[in-house]
This record gives sequence, C-alpha cells and structure tokens, in this order.
Amino acid sequence: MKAVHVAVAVILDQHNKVLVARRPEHLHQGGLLEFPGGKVEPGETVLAALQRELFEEVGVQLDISEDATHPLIQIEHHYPDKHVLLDVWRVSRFSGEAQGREGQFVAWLDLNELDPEAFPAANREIIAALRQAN
Ligand SMILES: Nc1nc2c([nH]c(=O)n2[C@@H]2O[C@H](COP(=O)(O)OP(=O)(O)OP(=O)(O)O)[C@@H](O)[C@H]2O)c(=O)[nH]1
Ligand SMILES: [Mg+2]
Repeated sequence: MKAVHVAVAVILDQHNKVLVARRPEHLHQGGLLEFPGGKVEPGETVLAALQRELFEEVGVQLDISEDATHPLIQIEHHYPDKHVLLDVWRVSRFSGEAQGREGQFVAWLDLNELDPEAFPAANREIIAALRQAN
C-alpha cells in the first residue's frame, strides 16, 4: 500500500493554544480530533497544500515564509485500512479567524491539555514532539 502524503498544520498562538478540529464521523478516523490539513495533490508542494487545506477547512491564511513555518515531524503510520505520511509543520503566523468551514467543530486548546487519546493513533508522536519543543 502506498502512503498518502498529508500536509498537517500545528498552529500555535501566542498563548500556547493549538488549533484543533473534529473529523467528521463519516471520514477515516472520524469523530476524533485532528490538526487541520489534507492530502497533497499531484504536482503540488507540501506548503502549497498546507496553505490550501487550511483555507478550505478552517478559513485561515497561513504565512508560509521560512521564518513563520517550520517542519516539526514526519510520521509514517499504517492504519489497518490506510497508510499515511503525515508531514507536520509548525506555523506561527496566520490571518483570519478560525472557523469550521465544513461544519466541523474547531477549538483552540492548551498544548498541555491535549489528550492524545482523543486523536488518531499517528498523532501521539506529534503531540509528544510539540511538548518537547515547547
Ligand atoms: N488532517 C489530518 N489528517 C490526519 C491527522 N492524523 C491522521 O492520522 N490523519 C489522517 O490523514 C489522512 C488524510 O487526511 P484528510 O482526510 O484530512 O485529507 P483531505 O482533507 O484531503 O480530505 P478528503 O479526502 O476528504 O479530500 C486521513 O486518513 C486521516 O485519518 C491529523 O492530525 N490531521
Ligand atoms: Mg483534511
């Protein structure tokens, strides 16, 4: 099975709050929390995908310049039904107010309060890396 390349944004605000969204029930890993993002399309760079997905899903415009966007971690994970490569970026500048543009719940949660069990299994490593970096 070929890995699906996924661009994922961890947006941290000045109070160490992280933007999370709830995955719609009918999708893969539905009902769990996620960091917004989505599949990199053919011919698209990962940062372009990150920018496009964040705008489509939560209405936020990312500043993807080098001083505002940093690679955090890449995680390859095999779910029983899917193989993903999560390409996770830490973003410190954005504009717009986050809203669930696809009807999903979104929230800014304190980094220290994130419950890894509320996310897909692949995300546990992301949360650990984030806590280590902060
Ligand atoms: N966006 C996102 N996807 C994640 C996370 N963790 C994780 O395992 N995934 C998995 O990555 C895969 C792709 O993400 P996605 O469903 O957001 O892709 P997408 O926005 O392009 O959706 P679409 O297929 O409806 O067009 C899913 O199988 C999802 O379960 C996460 O924190 N954020
Ligand atoms: Mg998505």
